[in-house]
Formats: sequence, structure tokens, C-alpha cells
Amino acid sequence: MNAISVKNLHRNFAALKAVDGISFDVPAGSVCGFVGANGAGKTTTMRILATLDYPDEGEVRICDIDIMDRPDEVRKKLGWMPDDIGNYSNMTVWEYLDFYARALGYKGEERQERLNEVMDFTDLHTLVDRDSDKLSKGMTQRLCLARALLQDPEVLIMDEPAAGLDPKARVELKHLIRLLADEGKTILISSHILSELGEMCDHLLFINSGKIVHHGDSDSLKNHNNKDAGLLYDVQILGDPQSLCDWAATSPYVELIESRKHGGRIKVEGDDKALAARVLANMLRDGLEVTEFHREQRNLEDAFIDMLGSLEEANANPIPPALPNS
Ligand SMILES: Nc1ncnc2c1ncn2[C@@H]1O[C@H](COP(=O)(O)OP(=O)(O)OP(=O)(O)O)[C@@H](O)[C@H]1O
Repeated sequence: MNAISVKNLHRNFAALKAVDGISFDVPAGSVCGFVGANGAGKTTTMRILATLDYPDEGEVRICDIDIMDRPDEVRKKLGWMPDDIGNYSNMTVWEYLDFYARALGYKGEERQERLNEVMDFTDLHTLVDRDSDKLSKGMTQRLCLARALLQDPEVLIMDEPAAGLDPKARVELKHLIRLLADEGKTILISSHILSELGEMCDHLLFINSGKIVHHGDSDSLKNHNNKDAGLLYDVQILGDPQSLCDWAATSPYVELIESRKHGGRIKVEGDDKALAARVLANMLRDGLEVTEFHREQRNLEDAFIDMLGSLEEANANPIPPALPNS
């Protein structure tokens, strides 16, 4: 069964098509990463799914309930973690969560139990008396997650939960997300940190200019257009790394992807290892003192950037419409 089902969703802001006819399903119990550049349409989509905005067209079902027909029922199934918590001043962590628990209808002992459960899970007990609007980013995200979990939702929608977190807090968040997935919750999570999403998610949904451009597991993205993507090599040289940049700029079949302290990362066109061998020979011939030259795997960032590049190219050179039969 699909916990989230989206069909032909549109959302326009005046002439801007922020969400342009997207369709996708997220199976119950899976973790789906939602990826796209700034302004691609992630937050707009997630806000509609969370019943905070209306689509112009299309259908969304959460746990098989239509969000337009029965939004109140959908809200009982959903936990929403926005990218900005919208905190209140003069409220401790305890008061903040207690306020939301009361709003959700928890009473008496049941409310205390539920508050303790979510605070155990998010490790907030030591912060109960702290002002909720004066927490660090990592603590704030834990509070936001605790709030989203209060009603034990089946579906969790998280907009950029890892943004601004230090590496330790990101690892902790990743661990909590995996625990929630193991409990059988369905999670849709947006992030710019692709390497982390790849590890955490069962599948990834890529959106660009309001359209879904890829949906699959992280390997399917890495292999997408792989043949045309070229082979990547980490090159280390003695001396100034700029000499590798200058060499790459004048060499056919070679593109410098990233300059590094002792050299850089280059892409050699196609998937012909013999060509890569010639490239290495040319480097030595041209006087570069190469100390390392080894093949690197494409990561999700490379795959995503390649995909965006090929989309831009396709938009710049659209296939002309077929001529009518004479
Ligand atoms: N309320 C609004 N009024 C007008 N335009 C909007 C509104 N909300 C979003 N947009 C526009 O819609 C487009 C999609 O925005 P959205 O916030 O969904 O992108 P995003 O993928 O979440 O980006 P980011 O990663 O930067 O958060 C952007 O061009 C944005 O400026």
C-alpha cells in the first residue's frame, strides 16, 4: 500500500509554475528523500501534502485519504516538521510540548506519558526547563521532531531537518529517522545533503523546476546517464595544483571537476579506460609530476549535477516538432 500518493499536482504563484504536474507514490513504511535545487518546488509540495496549502490541480492521498476532502483526518495521520519551527518566546521546552499535546486532545496522565515518551525518544529530558526559543539548532530540531511525533503519526514529512546541524547532530538525526522507519513510519524528507540521503533513504525523488526528473534508489541515480557521464579520477601532483587546472583547460576529453589541495578531480569523457590511460600518459608528457591517479566512484552529487546539466542542455536544444505529412 502507498502511504503517500500524488497525482498530477500543480501549484502556481501567478505565472510561476512552482509545482508543475508531479506524480509519485511513497510505499508505506519506506523513507523517501526529496531532492532538488533551491526553488525547485520541494517546500511547496510538502506544504500541500501537510494540508497547509491548496493545490491548483491534482490529487493527493495520505494513507488513502484525500487531503482536500478530509483534511482533518489526514492531519491525524501526519507529523509535519517545517524548516522553520516558528517558536514562541517565554515558553520552556516542557510548556511548548505540553501546549501542543493539549491542542491534540491529550488529557491527564495520558498526556504526561506521551510527553515523556517523545522526550525519551528525542533525548529532551535534560532541556525541559530551558527556554524553547533559546535552544541551539540541533536542540531546536529535536524539539521540532518531538512536536511532530506527539500524536504518533503514520506519515512524517520533514522539510530540511538536517540544515544547519553540526556533523554529530546530523548523525543523531539520521539515527532517529532510521529508528522511526524501523517502527514502520513512512517518511518523506527533503535535504540538500545528498550523501546522507543516499544512506538513509530507500528511494530518492528528484524535482527540478516543479517537475519530477528521477525517482528510484540511489544506485539507479548513480547509474542514470552513467555511460555519458565519463570516468572520474583523483589526481595528485607535486607542486602547484593550478598546473593541473591549466592542463585540464587545454586538454581534449578532460574536464576538471574539482580543484584539491594536491591536485584535483578530473572527468575523462566516455567509459573507455584506454582513453584514461592516454590522458595519464599526456599528463606525464606535458610535465605534470603525477603522484596518484586513481578511479573514483560517482557519488550522488555528481549524478545529480550531471542530470541537471543534461536537462539544461535538453531545454536549450529542444527536439523540433515533426513536420506535418505533406
Ligand atoms: N507564497 C509564495 N508566493 C510566491 N512564490 C512562491 C511562494 N512560495 C514559493 N514560491 C516560489 O515557488 C518556487 C518553489 O519554491 P519552494 O520553496 O517550493 O522551493 P524549494 O525547493 O523548497 O527551495 P529551497 O530548497 O530553497 O527551500 C520558488 O521560485 C519560490 O520563490
